[in-house]
Amino acid sequence: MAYFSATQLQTLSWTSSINPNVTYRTPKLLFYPKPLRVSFSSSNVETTTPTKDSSTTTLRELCYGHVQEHVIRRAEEVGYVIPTEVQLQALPFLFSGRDCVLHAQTGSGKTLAYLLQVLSVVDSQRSAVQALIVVPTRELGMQVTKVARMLAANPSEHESGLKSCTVMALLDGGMLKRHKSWLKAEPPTIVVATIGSLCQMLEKHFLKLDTCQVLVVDEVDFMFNSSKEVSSLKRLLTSYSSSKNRQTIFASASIPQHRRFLYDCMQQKWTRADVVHVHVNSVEPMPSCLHHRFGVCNRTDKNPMLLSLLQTDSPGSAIIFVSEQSEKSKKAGSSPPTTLLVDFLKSSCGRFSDVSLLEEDMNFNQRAASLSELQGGGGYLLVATDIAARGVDLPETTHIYNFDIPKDANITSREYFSPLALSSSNSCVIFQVKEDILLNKLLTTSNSQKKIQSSSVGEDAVHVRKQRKDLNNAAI
Ligand SMILES: Nc1ncnc2c1ncn2[C@@H]1O[C@H](COP(=O)(O)OP(=O)(O)OP(=O)(O)O)[C@@H](O)[C@H]1O
Repeated sequence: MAYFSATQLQTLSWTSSINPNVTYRTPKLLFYPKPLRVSFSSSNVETTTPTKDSSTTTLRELCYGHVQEHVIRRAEEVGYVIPTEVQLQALPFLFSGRDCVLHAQTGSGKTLAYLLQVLSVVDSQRSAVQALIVVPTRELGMQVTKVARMLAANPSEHESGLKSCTVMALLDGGMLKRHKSWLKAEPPTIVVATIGSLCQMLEKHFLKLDTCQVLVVDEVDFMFNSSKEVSSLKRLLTSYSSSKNRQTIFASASIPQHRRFLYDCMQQKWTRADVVHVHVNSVEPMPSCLHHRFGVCNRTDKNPMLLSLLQTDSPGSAIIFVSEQSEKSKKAGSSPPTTLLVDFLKSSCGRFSDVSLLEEDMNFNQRAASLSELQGGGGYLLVATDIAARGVDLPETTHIYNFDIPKDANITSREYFSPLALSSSNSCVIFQVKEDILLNKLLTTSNSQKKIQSSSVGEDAVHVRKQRKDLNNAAI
């Protein structure tokens, strides 16, 4: 078995200082016509000048005249008094009925922003699905449902005789039979759904979207980048309902090539043409320094390389991102890459015998068990697929190992050079297999805009080192 020394592994490494006040944009690779009236960032928001200093605007003032009093009161009771930056910027557009792309960091309050708009639009006395919120994972769906139910609950329901609005969680891994009866008997006001379960219901006509006024797609960048979800999502946006008849809200922490995305939104009619891009800078405490490394090796050497890195780094808490199992590999009856890696780590070294696993095919109880282990205060080594880790906050994470790079050509610097949702992480390693040519794409999309020729990837690391000076200057 080949082992690598730390210096051999760090063929290309640099450190980026992160300034929380700076928006890190992906560079333009192609020219896309600028969409009309889009792209607001917190530094150059146009026209929404509040009548008083925005720092003293309360959520109540923002919501006044749009959101029912009991919802505002409930929000205040749980501590939502002052709007976050994204809420402050987005709510006036949302309340005006405009389609919006909410582009702000994880934890910035996007969920509350779109839920307030949903609750301002729906009529709880009508027995019809009026809002649909699509999420990539069951966990995120459960979190959103919980907040929606909490805000929607009307304590004076009995006295007033008015119904509270109902929220159905239509999530993968649930018992769809129960949902079918519910939908038939009395449709809920709001549905929070994962795309798989949702499409099943739509195809079998248990659910119809002709009364749906608001469609929210959370973690939209991920949904569009997931080969499994993308075709269903496109069908949902254009066939099952029409952007003309609904308000469409997309939310995401990162939208690589957002100008291209906005262009597609209009061209493909996923949104109306006057869609607003609300882009708010990072607000979460970020590590002052993030150390990036590339490890370039042959495909067969990846496992030993990872092991060697883990031994050298001795990470406090680490996540190793591995690709999902391909359909071809599933059909061949092979084990998923996640399981193979966990088995390798467990058998290779006593220190890493306690490895946790998070992948989308796990059932609900397995995932819940895995997560409760992790959320008990750090000291974990987690092997996860990207989709399974979505919506899960693990702030103790100190190291991220991008063991597999997705084959998707749309990968960008944002996803792989930044600490994702892991605000306290301080090291990020990207594995590059010599046979692949993705290193070139990754580096081209970094702010250095210095191309490394794809031929250099397969060559000696010395060739890569020649480019290092340029990369050291790259602002990530
Ligand atoms: N106005 C507010 N005042 C106080 N707390 C808030 C406010 N808005 C949201 N929060 C809280 O901040 C946390 C993060 O909010 P939320 O989950 O909405 O962020 P997000 O941007 O949707 O994140 P993600 O990208 O992970 O979905 C939650 O605990 C939420 O309760």
